[in-house]
Amino acid sequence: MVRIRNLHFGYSRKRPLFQNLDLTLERGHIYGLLGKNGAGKSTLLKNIVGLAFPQAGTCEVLGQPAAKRLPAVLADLFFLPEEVHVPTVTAAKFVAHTAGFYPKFDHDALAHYLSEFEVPAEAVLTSLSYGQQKKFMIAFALAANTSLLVMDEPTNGLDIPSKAQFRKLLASSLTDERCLIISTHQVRDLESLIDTVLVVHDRRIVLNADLGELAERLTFATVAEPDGLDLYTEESLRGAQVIRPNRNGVPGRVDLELLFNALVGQAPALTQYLANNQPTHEPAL
Ligand SMILES: Nc1ncnc2c1ncn2[C@@H]1O[C@H](COP(=O)(O)OP(=O)(O)OP(=O)(O)O)[C@@H](O)[C@H]1O
Repeated sequence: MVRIRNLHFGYSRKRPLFQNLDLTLERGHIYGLLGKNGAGKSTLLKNIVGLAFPQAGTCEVLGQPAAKRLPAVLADLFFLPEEVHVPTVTAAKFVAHTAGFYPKFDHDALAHYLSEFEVPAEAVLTSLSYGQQKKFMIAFALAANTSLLVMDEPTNGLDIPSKAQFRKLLASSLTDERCLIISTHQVRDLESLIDTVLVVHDRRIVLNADLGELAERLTFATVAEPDGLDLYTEESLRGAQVIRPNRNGVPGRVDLELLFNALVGQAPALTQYLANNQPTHEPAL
């Protein structure tokens, strides 16, 4: 679905944002893209959807260079940016004018998503609150039914019940044919939703791993005393939060926040452990 090889990109030549970045994304998955502020999450998504062009290397989507923005590819991908801008027309008019660009657009699904999100379908879009506008665009994006759906910070601006609705609708819209990529800072919004976690850091992808496999290989715990064999330790008010090898193989909950802190901080033992025990999707570490 997405195949990036040796990507080099920077807004200025002096400060490269990505160097030798490799990434492969497959159908049938919901990917969560994490990274610190300024790490390049939005820029990576823009390269994928053909809004930013590689300076070297390749970025292919649906078998074509994303930068070519071929009509057949654009009809099968949808990009929802972090800031949505809607025109001063009713939802019905917006759909009448734009749904035609997406051959697999599902009007019944749109009606269902709008009703679940409690967005009034007859309203002029600019008269809606920002959260309602965002929910309208999320509903439209899901209903477009494209093979690739890329969402940049989709839960920003959503209230707490809407975030739960968002997770439910997104999970129900995943099929074996679709690939969903979501970037976020709100790690907890993603925890129960994504199946694969991507971390961009230091100009490359430092993790591309199946959450189920991580749960089988790692244990996340809060303990009174860390032991010397822990892969990562972080002091907290409740005690030491640790990441350990999962010694009994029984999968537990993956603490994405702790894992993220470890990967963007100094956790050579964890990095080494993940690199040596290969079954993650890519040899990214
Ligand atoms: N159009 C642009 N022109 C020049 N620099 C840019 C442009 N867009 C982004 N940048 C810079 O590129 C870097 C990465 O930005 P990007 O928005 O991709 O990061 P991000 O990981 O999505 O950040 P955040 O978590 O804060 O949203 C930042 O240093 C940013 O200032």
